[in-house]
Amino acid sequence: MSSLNLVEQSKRSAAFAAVDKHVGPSVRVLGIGSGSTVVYAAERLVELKLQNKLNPELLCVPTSFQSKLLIIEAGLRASDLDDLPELDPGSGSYASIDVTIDGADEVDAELNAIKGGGGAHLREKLVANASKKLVLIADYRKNSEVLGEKWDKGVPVEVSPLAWSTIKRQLERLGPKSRAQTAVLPAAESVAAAFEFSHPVVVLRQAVRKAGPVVTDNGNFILDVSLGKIHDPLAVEQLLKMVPGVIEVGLFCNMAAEAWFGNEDGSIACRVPRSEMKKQD
Ligand SMILES: O=C[C@H](O)[C@H](O)[C@H](O)COP(=O)(O)O
Repeated sequence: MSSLNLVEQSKRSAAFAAVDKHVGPSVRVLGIGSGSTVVYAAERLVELKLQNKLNPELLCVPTSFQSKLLIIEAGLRASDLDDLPELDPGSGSYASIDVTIDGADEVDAELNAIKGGGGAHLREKLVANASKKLVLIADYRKNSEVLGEKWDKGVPVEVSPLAWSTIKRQLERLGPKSRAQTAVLPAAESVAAAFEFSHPVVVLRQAVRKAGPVVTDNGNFILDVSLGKIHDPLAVEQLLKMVPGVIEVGLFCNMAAEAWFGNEDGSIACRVPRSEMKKQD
């Protein structure tokens, strides 16, 4: 088997296992992530639909143009996020989605994730935030202890095209002495501890079969921000978000409940945040 097949097989196994565990007849509203791994989740949903194992009223919420097409091609019903009511009025939860299944570019021990390799992280985060549960699916290359250990393309940051080069310069200067960091991480030591590099390296993402930058589904640009290893993802997320013109950061902190990985040997691993595991011990 070629290594490409192995990777694809591991994505497929993770996606199938996660869908089987989380998408039963009781699921009324399902968030569908974006990317190549989610394609296998859609494949499994089609099989379950044919076997009458899905809720006949199931609504699917897309996270991108690609994800909406997947839903339509699977013969499922798509709904816009803001058209959905609260799932459980009076419960104290504002969620409108039972569960969302989504891919990831890298996942750490606490299930903090880097997302947005396909530029979809703004809508993905909105959908994840409206979900009772976020379940990640990925191949073994994404399974890390610390973010930045394996994914070396940087944290995707969606920004306003109106000021992208100013935002880029400001992001490049984030570090122990920057103004933006002082409110979030008051001590110079904190920023030094949050990520490995002394200053971020920032690149405007370029399109492949079009001249010029990638333009997101929302009409914005993407800056890929390399920080080395990210030791404090929440602090980095907050730090990046404070820069005016930053629309969303592809760091998903404390959002995922489970992550499913297809391993190289064909097995499947399901992880929960390490701190949750400790509580159960
Ligand atoms: O913007 C894209 C999304 O965040 C994807 O879920 C992420 O990049 C993982 O994609 P893939 O499943 O293709 O590795």
